[in-house]
Amino acid sequence: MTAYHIFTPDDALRFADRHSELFGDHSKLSAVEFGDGNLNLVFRVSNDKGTSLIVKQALPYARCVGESWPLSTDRARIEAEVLQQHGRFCPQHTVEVLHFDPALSAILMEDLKQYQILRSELVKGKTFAHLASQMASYLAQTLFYSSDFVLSGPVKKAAVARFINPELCLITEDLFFTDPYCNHERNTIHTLILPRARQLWQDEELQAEVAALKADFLSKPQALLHGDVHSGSIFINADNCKVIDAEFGFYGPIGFDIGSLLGNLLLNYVACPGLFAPEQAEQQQAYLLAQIRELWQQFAAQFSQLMASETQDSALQNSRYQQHFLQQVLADSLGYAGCELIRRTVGLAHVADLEKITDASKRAEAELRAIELGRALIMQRAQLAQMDAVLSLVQQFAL
Ligand SMILES: Nc1ncnc2c1ncn2[C@@H]1O[C@H](COP(=O)(O)OP(=O)(O)O)[C@@H](O)[C@H]1O
Ligand SMILES: CSC[C@H]1O[C@H](OP(=O)(O)O)[C@H](O)[C@@H]1O
Repeated sequence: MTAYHIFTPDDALRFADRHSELFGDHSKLSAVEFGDGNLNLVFRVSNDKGTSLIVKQALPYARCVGESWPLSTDRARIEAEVLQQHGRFCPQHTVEVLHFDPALSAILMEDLKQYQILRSELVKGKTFAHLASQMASYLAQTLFYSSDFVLSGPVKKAAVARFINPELCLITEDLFFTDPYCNHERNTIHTLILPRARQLWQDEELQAEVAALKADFLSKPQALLHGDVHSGSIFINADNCKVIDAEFGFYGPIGFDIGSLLGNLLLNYVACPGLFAPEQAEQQQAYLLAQIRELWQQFAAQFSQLMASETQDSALQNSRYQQHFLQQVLADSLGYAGCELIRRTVGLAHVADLEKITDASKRAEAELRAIELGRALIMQRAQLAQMDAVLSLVQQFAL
């Protein structure tokens, strides 16, 4: 077994060659590191016939900060195992893991070079009609088949233990639920919205609701989450979409994954007037609203159908309980979407949807819309029992 060392492109090349038959003999291989995420190294290894694979290696620290932020390389095991598990439940929308090496914390996976990152496409004004229906399937299948509806008590508890992910969960606990609501040194806040950010630090009513969402994140192991379903973790093309980057995976509240995706679609929604001319902004916002409606409708329909037909536990087969469960998932999802809107505006990790707005005053307007919409979703999540009410609320933040 090779001891852990940080890969050079040549190391990644040898790793890919050793663990895949795909390149064949006498291949002329080349490798390049092209990762743009916050945490890891990502290499593309290619041969001279156009075949390529991806090698992703966890560094012993967070890439975006450096060695001053040490981080366990066990996150690569979590990522590989979540992707493998989700791949069993929903292979069509999960990137395929070909090999995982625990000592090197390195994953060999399929290259999604025929796809583009969803966030970059949305920022360019591209739309995909199948996004909501495919992501609804991904979420319904991965979340249902890892939940108590299917797994027996002992099997579920063993799964929860296997996916304990303390360090990465702590990042989310801090960045989502704590930092934005105090004057934390990790926050990045553009000057024009600093007065509004300061109000968040005094907003006890909001902080109480965020505390409840955080408490659920800490203590509600409903299903094996991806843990970071933002639009930079979704690859998409004209036919399909596939999810990558599951290192934040753990057993948590189902609404967290749905809310992360909703929050990212809404970040693009509030950014539209700053990114595009008025007519295009209006069209893209209409597209996003329709996708959000469809995402929830299709998720709810599929999850309900799975609960009705595949639930193993006889007590959980109760249909009133199942309806109540789904209603709570919607409220949770809206709350977590609100947290995503706020943390991407005043926290450490910002998003291109807002950062690509070149005019500083337009960017500030979009950021303020993100904060107000986020606050409204968090505060009103229990009353917003229907998607129509949610969409009416969102439309108030179009401009
Ligand atoms: N399977 C893949 N196929 C093609 N490109 C990939 C793949 N996985 C990652 N990438 C590229 O690497 C970038 C960073 O990957 P990501 O998993 O998000 O890393 P991090 O964990 O550091 O956030 C992605 O934005 C994408 O450009
Ligand atoms: C220091 S981690 C910040 C932020 O980055 C993660 O996303 P990604 O690795 O996909 O860039 C995650 O959203 C964390 O909250």
